[in-house]
Amino acid sequence: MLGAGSLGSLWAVRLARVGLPVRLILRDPQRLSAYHCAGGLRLVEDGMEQLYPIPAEIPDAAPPIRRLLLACKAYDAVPAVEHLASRLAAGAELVLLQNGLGSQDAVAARLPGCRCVLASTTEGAFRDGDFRVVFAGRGHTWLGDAGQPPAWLDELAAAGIPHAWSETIHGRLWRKLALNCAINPLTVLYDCRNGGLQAYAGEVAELCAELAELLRHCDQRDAAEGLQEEVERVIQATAANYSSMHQDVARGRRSEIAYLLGHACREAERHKLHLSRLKALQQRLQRHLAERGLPLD
Ligand SMILES: NC(=O)C1=CN([C@@H]2O[C@H](COP(=O)(O)OP(=O)(O)OC[C@H]3O[C@@H](n4cnc5c(N)ncnc54)[C@H](OP(=O)(O)O)[C@@H]3O)[C@@H](O)[C@H]2O)C=CC1
Ligand SMILES: CC(C)(CO)C(=O)C(=O)O
Repeated sequence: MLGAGSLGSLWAVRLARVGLPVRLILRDPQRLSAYHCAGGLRLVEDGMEQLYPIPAEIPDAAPPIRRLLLACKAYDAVPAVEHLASRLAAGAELVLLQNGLGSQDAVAARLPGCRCVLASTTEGAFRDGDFRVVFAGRGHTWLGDAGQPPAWLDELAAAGIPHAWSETIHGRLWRKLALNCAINPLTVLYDCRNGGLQAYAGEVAELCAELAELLRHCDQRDAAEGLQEEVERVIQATAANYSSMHQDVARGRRSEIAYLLGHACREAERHKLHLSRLKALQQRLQRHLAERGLPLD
């Protein structure tokens, strides 16, 4: 498991506690020694905290890797696998847990001899301390690629990780990307919770129309279907929450904009589509990030 952050820890703990041989790969010797001081990963689940002393190592360790869950942010995915490439066995399998699109293709291009299974999840977790993760929202994970479902899906079932194999994983990732593009940037620009966007319903609807047009041009007709209605449902259902991008910006952290709105705008350009509202949104968001000294990609 590369990345002992929110999702990585959530997966690692559930796999380890049913006896599966999980190992964490941490960034560098400093992170490894901080982990050893912490005594392991702490997961807070249903209000109860438990410590899991899962073995950990650094990327430069020796054992070959046959199966890797990549649980870092989209912008860290390529640098992280580059560091590990020499340890990946021929035909190694990777599960890519990144949100958005773009990083998965970049990882697959960097590792032509490996199988890259894509994942999209509705589970939620956050870190409230170093190596301490709160399981904030139950959900479901879809995994898929162009091949047959791997036998190790049974291990996810044994670990109680709700999942399904998806033959349309790109459609799922595109749909999530479109939802995130319609909601997250506006919550940053208007500095509001998701529910605050009810006051900007016209703007949300215009963005949804452009996003649906983009999805249709990207061969994702199903993902375009009923987009606006779902965006409205999510805004209502998560009205009290701050979007993940709002949280990143509020905490002065890098956002995954390049793999969400950035990917949408790049694909629009590739298809020679003129989506003025999406483009204007990207420019407004980039100005907002620049004013705060945050990375634009
Ligand atoms: N959290 C959630 O609820 C959800 C997250 N996602 C997506 O999942 C992905 C992961 O997000 P999340 O778990 O929240 O992110 P976090 O920031 O919590 O965790 C990312 C982890 O990756 C580690 N990391 C980055 N680069 C390296 C490296 N080179 N070597 C070793 N470790 C590395 C970081 O290490 P360090 O601790 O040293 O910084 C960190 O622990 C994102 O794309 C996100 O959008 C999707 C749905 C829900
Ligand atoms: C809740 C939702 C759907 C808002 O876009 C989300 O996924 C996020 O905040 O990243």
